[in-house]
Amino acid sequence: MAVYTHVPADELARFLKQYDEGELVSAKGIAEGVENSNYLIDTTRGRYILTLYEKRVAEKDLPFFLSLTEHAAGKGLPVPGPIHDRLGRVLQRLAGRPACLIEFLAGVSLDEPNPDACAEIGRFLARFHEAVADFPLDRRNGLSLAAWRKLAAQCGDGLAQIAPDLPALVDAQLGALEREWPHSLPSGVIHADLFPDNALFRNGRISGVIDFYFACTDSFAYDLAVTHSSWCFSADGKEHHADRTQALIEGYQSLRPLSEAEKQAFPVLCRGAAMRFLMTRCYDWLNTPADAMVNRKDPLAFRRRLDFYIQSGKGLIG
Ligand SMILES: Nc1ncnc2c1ncn2[C@@H]1O[C@H](COP(=O)(O)OP(=O)(O)OP(=O)(O)O)[C@@H](O)[C@H]1O
Ligand SMILES: N[C@@H](CCO)C(=O)O
Repeated sequence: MAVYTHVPADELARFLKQYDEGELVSAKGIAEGVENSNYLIDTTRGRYILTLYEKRVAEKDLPFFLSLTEHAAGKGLPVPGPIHDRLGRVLQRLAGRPACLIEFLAGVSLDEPNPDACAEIGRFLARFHEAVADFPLDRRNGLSLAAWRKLAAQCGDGLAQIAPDLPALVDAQLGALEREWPHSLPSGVIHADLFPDNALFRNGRISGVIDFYFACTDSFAYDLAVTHSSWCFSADGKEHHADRTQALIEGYQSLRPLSEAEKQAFPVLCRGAAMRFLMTRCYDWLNTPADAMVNRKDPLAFRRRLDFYIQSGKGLIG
C-alpha cells in the first residue's frame, strides 16, 4: 500500500486550480511503493503523479530532490520533472503533508531485466552522471559506510535471528570495508537506489527513471555498483547473470569510461552496495511488524549478493 494520506476530491480539485494543468477528472491511489503516498491524476489536459511526502523523506531535502529531477529532465533525460504552479512553485502542502505534482511517464518496470535492458540502464546512468556535472547542490549520503555500522548496532541480536552466522559476517565485512573503502574517486550526485522497480521501459527502451529520494553526493562508481547489485542477479540473489553484468558495464562505459582507480575499486564498492541493502533490509525486517500492510523485503537476497562479491567480485570488470 502506498496511500498513507487520503486527499478528499474537493481538496484535490482546489489544489489543481493553482496550476495551468486543467480540471480534475479522476484520481487513483497507487498501490506500489512504500515510502510516500502517490496518486495517479487525470485532468482535462493530461496525466500526472501527485506525491505526498511521508515521514521518511526529510522535508528539508525536498528542494534538493526536486531541483535534481528538474535539472536532469532539462538535460533531456527521461526523468519526471516537477510541475510549476502559476506562481512558479513546485513544493506545496496538501492534506497536511508536503506535496508535489509531477510529470507522468508511461512505461512498466521489469521483474527480470535482460542484457539489453541492463545496457540501457548502464547508458542512462552514465548520461545521468554527465548531466549532474553542473548541478550546483550537494546532499550528504546518509546511508554510507558509517551508517551501516550504526544500523548493524541497532539490529543487535536481531541479526542472528535472521541468520545465525550473520553477526560474524557483517562485523568482518564492515571491518574490511572500513579498511579498503576508496575516498577519492570521481564523485557528484548519484541516484543511489537505481533498482529495476525504479526504471520504466517502453518497447525495450527506458522511458522513465523515478524515485530520486536517496540521491546524494558520492562516487559515481558506487552508483554503478548499486545498479549492478540490483540488475545483474536473480531477485533472490541466488544467481548472478554474467551476460547482464557485461551489458551493464559496457553500456555505462560506452558513454563514461571508468578510470583505472574506479575499476580497481569496483569489487569493494559492490561489497559496500550489498552491505547497504543488507543492513537497511535487516533493520526494516526487525522493525516492521510481520502483519503490517507493507511487504518486507528479504535481507538474505542481499547477503547472497555479498557472498558472491566476496568470492567473485574481482572478476567483474576485465
Ligand atoms: N513520474 C511517474 N510516472 C509514472 N509512474 C510513476 C511516476 N512516479 C511514480 N510512478 C508509479 O508509482 C509507483 C510508486 O512510486 P515510487 O516507487 O516513487 O514510490 P515510493 O513509495 O516513493 O518509493 P519506494 O517504495 O520505491 O521507495 C511506481 O512503481 C510507479 O508505478
Ligand atoms: N531499493 C531498496 C529499497 C529502498 O532503499 C531495496 O530494495 O531494499
